[in-house]
Amino acid sequence: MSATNTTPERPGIKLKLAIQKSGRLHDDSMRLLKECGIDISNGVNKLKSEATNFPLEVFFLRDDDIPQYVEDAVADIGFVGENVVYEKKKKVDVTEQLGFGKCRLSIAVPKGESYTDATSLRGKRIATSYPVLVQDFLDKNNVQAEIHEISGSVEIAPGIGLANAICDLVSSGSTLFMNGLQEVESILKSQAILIKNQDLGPVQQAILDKLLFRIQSVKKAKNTKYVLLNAPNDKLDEIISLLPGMKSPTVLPLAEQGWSSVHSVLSENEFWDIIERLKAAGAQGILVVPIEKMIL
Ligand SMILES: Nc1ncnc2c1ncn2[C@@H]1O[C@H](COP(=O)(O)OP(=O)(O)OP(=O)(O)O)[C@@H](O)[C@H]1O
Ligand SMILES: O=P(O)(O)OC[C@H]1O[C@H](OP(=O)(O)OP(=O)(O)O)[C@H](O)[C@@H]1O
Ligand SMILES: [Mg+2]
Repeated sequence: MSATNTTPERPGIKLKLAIQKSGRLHDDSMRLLKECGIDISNGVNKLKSEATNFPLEVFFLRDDDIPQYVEDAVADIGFVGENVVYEKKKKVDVTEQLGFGKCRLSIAVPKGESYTDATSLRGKRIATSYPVLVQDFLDKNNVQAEIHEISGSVEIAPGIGLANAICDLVSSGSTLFMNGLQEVESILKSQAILIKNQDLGPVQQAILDKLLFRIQSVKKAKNTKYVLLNAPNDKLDEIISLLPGMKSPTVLPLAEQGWSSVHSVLSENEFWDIIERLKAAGAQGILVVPIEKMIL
């Protein structure tokens, strides 16, 4: 066991994390832990594993069960989709959005069928694995419809005469397309989130705080790029004014007289806009490098 495997406060105590055993969230959950510098050996069919270098124990579960396990403190925290958390309505705290597993929960009807708004569903039969969220949506819109709960392959329901409409998760839309359906209304936007038990003990909370610090550093780094460019000295002021940077950009003289190298950090959403303006202002040899971690 490595020296950093437990907390200094209470050697032996570990934070218990529930993640999906297999499916859409499994690989991204494991990747996030790895990016946080946490080593987990996940042997085939192993349902429980301990980190070798962080006080963390990981349980591999069906995603639908994770909110209940966290409410019951069988697990202290879980990585799970918002869609599951809001459907199950368990008493857990939502702590952090994790930035993967992005999808939406949408109503779809057979292609060509008319749909104006929620009232078009009046008296219809809707197949879904999310009866609670669909009922909330119908109630909010004062619409009475029949909900037919099925646990999977929901998109097939209209094609085999089981329902007039469906409500299921969509990301690329290809499953809807292949089943002759059109998306008509999105009722929830979802991504993977970190949930935690509402009565977490102080030692577990301290470990969670360390984990959250790492997750936030990884997330910030994903949304930012490190930019290096060459600038003629007479254009430096204008170029620096375009760069936000963590504090202010780093400026180093180049071997070639009259030129400088400028280093800065740009966020993903303003990136292309700023690069175009940098080029227009005379920047050359622009290099863009991914950032692995960002500690502020
Ligand atoms: N097409 C998608 N794109 C992105 N994220 C998705 C997509 N479909 C589902 N998700 C997210 O991933 C979660 C797990 O989806 P998956 O299809 O693996 O669940 P499942 O079949 O219920 O798995 P389990 O066997 O664990 O019960 C969903 O609850 C949702 O948050
Ligand atoms: O819009 P798309 O990109 O086509 O994704 C949507 C599909 O993804 C999910 O199922 P998944 O493929 O995870 O399989 P599952 O039904 O076995 O859970 C979801 O239930 C949809 O069927
Ligand atoms: Mg499931």
